[in-house]
Amino acid sequence: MAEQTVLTKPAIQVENLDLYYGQKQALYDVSMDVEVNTVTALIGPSGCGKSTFLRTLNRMNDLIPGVQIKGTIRLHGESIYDRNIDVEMLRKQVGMVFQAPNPFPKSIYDNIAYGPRIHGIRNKKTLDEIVEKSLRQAALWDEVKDRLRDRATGLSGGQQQRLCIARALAVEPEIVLMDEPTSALDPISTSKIEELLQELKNKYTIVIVTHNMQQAARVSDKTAFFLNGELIEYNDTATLFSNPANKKTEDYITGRFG
Ligand SMILES: Nc1ncnc2c1ncn2[C@@H]1O[C@H](COP(=O)(O)OP(=O)(O)OP(=O)(O)O)[C@@H](O)[C@H]1O
Repeated sequence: MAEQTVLTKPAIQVENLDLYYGQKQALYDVSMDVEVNTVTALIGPSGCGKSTFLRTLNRMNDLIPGVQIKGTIRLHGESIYDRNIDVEMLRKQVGMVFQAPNPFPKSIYDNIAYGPRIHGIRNKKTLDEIVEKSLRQAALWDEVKDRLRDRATGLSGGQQQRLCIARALAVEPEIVLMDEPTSALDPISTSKIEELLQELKNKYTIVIVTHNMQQAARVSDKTAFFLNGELIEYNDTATLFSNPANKKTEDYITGRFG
């Protein structure tokens, strides 16, 4: 019998992406595939375009006046910049967690139920189930299950960030974008989120911007190194850190600049 090969298509395919803020070009001819059920880290010195690139993946840059994009980004083969794309649906499929935890000034429960309610879920039992499941997935349930009606802003910073992850998961995205999600957190909260990523990648595809190379090496399967708006190198994390193909990558990871 012929050996069966499982072909996993990339979750996201980026081809020849250029991005301009007005006259200023911030991304140059970036092409890369993001694979399903992996953690992909975006690294590089400040201002190299990591966050800009991340935001192109769910069209968050649309909110910034004067942004122009050339090239193609496909989600499961479909171009996300096509005219007929429903951007709200895109952002449901491709969720986002930001650098500083930003819970809404509402209860823990209402933070998680917010997205599902917007998408039309009204049934109390269904919402209860979504809230519990999302908080469990974000490894926060045990800490908050007895105070779901308390205000989310009363949680610690690390708990707030896990709440924001739970809020992103509540609308059942496929891909979760994280922009330096631990940079405002203490080491214990950081390691909780790093552990969480290893769980989450079984179900989701994760793209994370990080300033911290050790973090990229610990949490990611693939790493993309950006410099001055160009994607210099993209490879398996272990290979990129142990045997970089490009001299610029080597100089960066060995601390010669950045
Ligand atoms: N809203 C904006 N308007 C104009 N230029 C911008 C805007 N946002 C970012 N830029 C510019 O685009 C370039 C890339 O910025 P970006 O924030 O993507 O880099 P980064 O690698 O994420 O940096 P950091 O690690 O400091 O967050 C920088 O030169 C920045 O000044």
